[in-house]
Amino acid sequence: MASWRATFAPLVRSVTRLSESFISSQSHVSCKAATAVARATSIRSMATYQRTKPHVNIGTIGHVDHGKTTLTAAITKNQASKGFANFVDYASIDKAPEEKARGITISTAHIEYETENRHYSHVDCPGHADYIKNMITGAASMDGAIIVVAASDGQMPQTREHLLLARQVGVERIVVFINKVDTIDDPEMLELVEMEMRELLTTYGFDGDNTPIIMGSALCALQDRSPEIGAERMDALLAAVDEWIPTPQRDLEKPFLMPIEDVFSIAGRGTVATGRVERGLLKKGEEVELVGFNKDPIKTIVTGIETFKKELDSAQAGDNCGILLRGVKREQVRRGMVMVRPGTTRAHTKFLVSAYVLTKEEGGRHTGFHGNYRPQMFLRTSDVSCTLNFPDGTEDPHSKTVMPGDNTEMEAEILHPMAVEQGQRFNLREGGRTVATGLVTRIIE
Ligand SMILES: Nc1nc2c(ncn2[C@@H]2O[C@H](COP(=O)(O)OP(=O)(O)OP(=O)(O)O)[C@@H](O)[C@H]2O)c(=O)[nH]1
Ligand SMILES: [Mg+2]
Repeated sequence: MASWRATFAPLVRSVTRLSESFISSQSHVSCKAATAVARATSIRSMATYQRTKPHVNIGTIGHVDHGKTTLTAAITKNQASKGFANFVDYASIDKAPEEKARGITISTAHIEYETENRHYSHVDCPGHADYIKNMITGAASMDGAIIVVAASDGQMPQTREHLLLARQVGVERIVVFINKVDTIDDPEMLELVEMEMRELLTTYGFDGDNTPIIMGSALCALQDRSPEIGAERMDALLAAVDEWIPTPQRDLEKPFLMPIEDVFSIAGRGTVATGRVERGLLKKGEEVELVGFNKDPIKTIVTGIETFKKELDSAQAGDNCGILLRGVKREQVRRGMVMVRPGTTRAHTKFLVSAYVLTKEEGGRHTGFHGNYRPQMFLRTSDVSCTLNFPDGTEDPHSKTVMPGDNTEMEAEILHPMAVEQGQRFNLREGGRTVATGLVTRIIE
């Protein structure tokens, strides 16, 4: 185990959200001791993150109440017993008052743990249909995912929607955890859930035949009961994740780009933007631009980089980190912007897209749509209003209808200029449902 853990144990006690690491100096950390240490800690005196193991970003997705947060807590408990994590209990993952009151996850939480082989950053996503927006942002930063499905329910609407969205934002490999097996007596029921999950995976372009499916009970693992369906299944799950989800090849050679997920301000120190580095390398002291929402980018300088309360000299593709910026106000920075090496990426408003329109069975629209269609477009961490029209040269554009299940070429115009690139994927949503997924094929303006 790297030495930072020993020196830094009091402060990293509850690891969790990246944002907190920067905010900790403002007393947001619940643990009193940690707060005291944090107050006295400046970025410069922090422990340094040691890149001793390959880093992989994963997370839990799946239908509401199927046990994602319980599983996340159980994994940290299991790994903590081996010295590979700090235990993060359920209440410190779903800790916002509304989350506690409703017993559901609303915002994503970032948690850190290790296995023998790798260092993981884990995003626990909300399952509730109203918070899909947060799920998409969370999934966009994953290299692979664990989909949790309760044996008692089998697959449900957000099991399907999350799988589809995960595939769309670039997740290629999934491990399935069939949870709550403590509530099922009939082994045939479990077989059925497994069989249906394999079919669903195949439908959405995953390798349904070979995807590892682990059955167990997150609650038993968390409560130290029935190790044959509890702790032992956590080991099996992480072994499957280690093996099935490959360590991604990172784009270190390309110019730096990080989509901004969240923004905080720290009195006396400045503004921090958090996210996962999509490509390239960034060193402290370098100049960056914030692109999006404005015609001209905001120029600033990086004065600090941090990951899970440990200081970094540089951030590289794949890292989940917070970046301290000089001289910009919190209000100037927004989720959905991208932070880039100056001059490498520009904001655009108009582009051609190729999109697949979801069917009613996939949770999409029941009816078709015409030109001048106005859904919300989700691009990386941003969501902007957009207008879709048929490109010039379309026959009879006024009466043309796009039906659920169709593939279509359209011209998209977004309300604010955003960093858009050819080949980029996006989702379209409307009235709380995902209606289409697609690809940017050409930039127009
Ligand atoms: N019997 C049983 N109950 C479980 C198990 N795992 C989780 N639960 C219970 O299922 C309920 C929902 O668990 P959560 O972990 O909050 O579910 P979630 O998927 O994170 O829910 P959202 O984040 O709101 O989508 C809680 O009451 C858990 O205690 C299990 O293995 N067995
Ligand atoms: Mg949850």
